[in-house]
Amino acid sequence: MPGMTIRLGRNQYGKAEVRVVAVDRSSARHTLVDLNVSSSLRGDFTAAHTAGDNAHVVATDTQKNTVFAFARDGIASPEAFGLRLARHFAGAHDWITGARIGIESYGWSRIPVGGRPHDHAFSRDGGEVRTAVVTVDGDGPDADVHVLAGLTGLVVLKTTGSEFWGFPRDRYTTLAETRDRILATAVTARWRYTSADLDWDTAFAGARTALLEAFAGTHSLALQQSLYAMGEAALERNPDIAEIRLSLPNKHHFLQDLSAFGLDNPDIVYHADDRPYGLIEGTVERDDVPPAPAAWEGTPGFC
Ligand SMILES: O=c1[nH]c(=O)c2[nH]c(=O)[nH]c2[nH]1
Repeated sequence: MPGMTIRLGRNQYGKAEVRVVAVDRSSARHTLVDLNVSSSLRGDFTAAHTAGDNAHVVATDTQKNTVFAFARDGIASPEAFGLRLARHFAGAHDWITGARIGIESYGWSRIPVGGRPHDHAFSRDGGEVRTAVVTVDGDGPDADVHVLAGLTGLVVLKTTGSEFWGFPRDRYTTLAETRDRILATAVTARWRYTSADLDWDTAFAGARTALLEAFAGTHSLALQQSLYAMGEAALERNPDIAEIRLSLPNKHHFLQDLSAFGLDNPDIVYHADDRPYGLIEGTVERDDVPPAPAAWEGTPGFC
């Protein structure tokens, strides 16, 4: 159309979903802040859009680095952390008129072990789902009845008490051995009862507590070892459980290298990576109970 001009309208840009975890290890009672931080800068970025001129573009990578660098000083609250970041970006250059920092903060509670909140083992608040799969084949007293109980989305984390070393190395191995790392997983578990007449809530609570206490209490040399300890604890605690199947994604937390910014990082600031992840799966079973394939038919299992 004659006289028409096309122009850039409202715009903003930034780094979305920076998963920063900050651990305070200044006492044996560790604390943990777990954030998902998204930054957006507003201002005059017209030349970048219309001419490919990046002179005004504070790289989103720089924004991400700033999040990790600021976390080095500790994170008192999402609001205070957001204000510090937003003020920093908004004042960084005269062409930046404002900054929006969106933060999701994930709550963690200490895992109670023997009724006492653990010093360095946590479970994430919310998101957990209890599951049950019941199968009845036939009718009347001769019916074949199976009850599977379970849970999914039980996210747990230890800030210490986890090592991983002694694995074979070949030309493709770059992973450093570690004697102290964060160990985190989202537990999916299903277990099979040998009885169809139980106090279900008590049985469920007992198995869940066993899983949590074993995760917290096991000094882990591998997530595989934690898996076995968790399954073993569930079976030991409840003789009505014949087998338990566990699927444990290894939710990796990588220590963030801050040296490029002149900062050390003595096990404080981590990047929580969502993928790829190790996936550790296994069954822990008793040898005095026959297998029951019918109980698992049609139920997405792990192995
Ligand atoms: O606990 C672990 N088990 C593994 O099999 C494994 N593999 C890996 O790279 N890291 C880890 N951690």
